[in-house]
Amino acid sequence: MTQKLTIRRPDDWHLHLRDGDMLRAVLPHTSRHFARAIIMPNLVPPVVTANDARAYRDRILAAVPEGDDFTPLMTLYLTENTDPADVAAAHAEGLVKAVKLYPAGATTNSASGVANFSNVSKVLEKMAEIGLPLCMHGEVTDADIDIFDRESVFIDRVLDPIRRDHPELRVIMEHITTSNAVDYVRANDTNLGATITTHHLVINRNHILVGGIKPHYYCLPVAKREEHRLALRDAATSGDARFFLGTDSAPHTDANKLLPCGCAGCFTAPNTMAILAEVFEQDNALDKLEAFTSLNGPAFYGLAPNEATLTLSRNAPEYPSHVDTPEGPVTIFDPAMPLNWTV
Ligand SMILES: NC(=O)N[C@@H](CC(=O)O)C(=O)O
Ligand SMILES: [Zn+2]
Ligand SMILES: [Zn+2]
Repeated sequence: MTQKLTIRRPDDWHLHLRDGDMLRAVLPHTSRHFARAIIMPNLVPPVVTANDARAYRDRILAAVPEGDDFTPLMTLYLTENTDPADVAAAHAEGLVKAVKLYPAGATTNSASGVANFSNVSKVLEKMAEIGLPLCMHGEVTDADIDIFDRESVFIDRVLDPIRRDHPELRVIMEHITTSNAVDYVRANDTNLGATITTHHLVINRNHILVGGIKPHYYCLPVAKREEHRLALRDAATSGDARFFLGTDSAPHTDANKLLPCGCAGCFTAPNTMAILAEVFEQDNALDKLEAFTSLNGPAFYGLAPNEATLTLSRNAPEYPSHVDTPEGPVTIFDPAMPLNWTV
C-alpha cells in the first residue's frame, strides 16, 4: 500500500477569496497547499476593470502569510458594458488570466452579469483573437427551467452557440456537475476544458436533502443525482487533460448559510487535498491525482507546472470544524467519510 505520495504543488483553477477580514482569514488555507489560483471576481461591487483587478490583486498579495509562495491569477467579471480594449490591455500587461461570465442572477453576486449574450460578442471576439480564456458559470436562469436541468440546458442554449460563433475562443466550463457536461467536453477536443470541484466528487443531492436540510452542502450549481457524481469522478480520475481542479471554495459565514434563504457555497480550501487523495485512492487512481491538481490546469492556461512539490502521507488528517473569522465562523466542508491522507 502506498504510504507517501509526492506530487507537483497543486493550483486551484476556481477560488473565491472574498475581501477584507474574510480574505485575510481564508487565504492562508489556500496558500498553505496551492501555489496559484484563479481568483473569482464576484465581489460586491464586482472586479470589472483592469484597475479593479490590479487593486484586488494587491490586497490579496498583502494578505499572503509570510513564507507562503502564492500567486493570484486574476479574472475580470464580464458585464454587458465591458470594454474590449480594457480587457485586451489587462491581458497584455499580464494582469488577468481569464474573463468570467456569470449569467445575470445565476449565483452569488451575479446581478451585474450578462442577460443578453449578444451584447458581449465584441468582447468575446477580442478574447478569441488574443487567446484570453473565458470561464463560465454554466447555468441558465429561466424561471421555467428546473434547477437540476439548468446546466444541461445552458450547454445547448448558450455554450454551444457561443462556441460556434467564436470557434477560436478558449472556454472553461466551471464547476461542472452533470454527465451532460462531461460528455460535451469529451466530444470537443479543441479550446474547451472544465473544472471540477472537490465537493461535487463527494456529494450528490441526497446529501443536501435526506434526513433534514443540510445548508452546508448547498452550493451552485446544486449537486445532482448519483449517476452524475459518478460521471464527474470518472472524468476527474481519468487523467484526461481537459478536466482539472477548481475547488470553488466559497466561504460564507455560518450566519449567512443558516438562514431561511441561505447562501450557496462550500468552503473546501482547508481539506481539499486530503479529500481528493481519498477520492482518487477509492477509485484506484492515485497515480492520476497529480494530473488533475497540478498538470492539466497549467497546460490549459499555457503555464508551466509548479517546480515545488507537495507530499501526502497516509495519516488521518486533523482539521477543525470551522475557521474563525472576524465576521463569524465559516464551516469547513464535511466529506462525510473517513479520510486517510494528510498533507
Ligand atoms: N458556488 C457557489 O455556490 N457559490 C459561489 C459562486 C459560484 O461559484 O457560483 C460564491 O461566490 O459563493
Ligand atoms: Zn459559479
Ligand atoms: Zn465559484
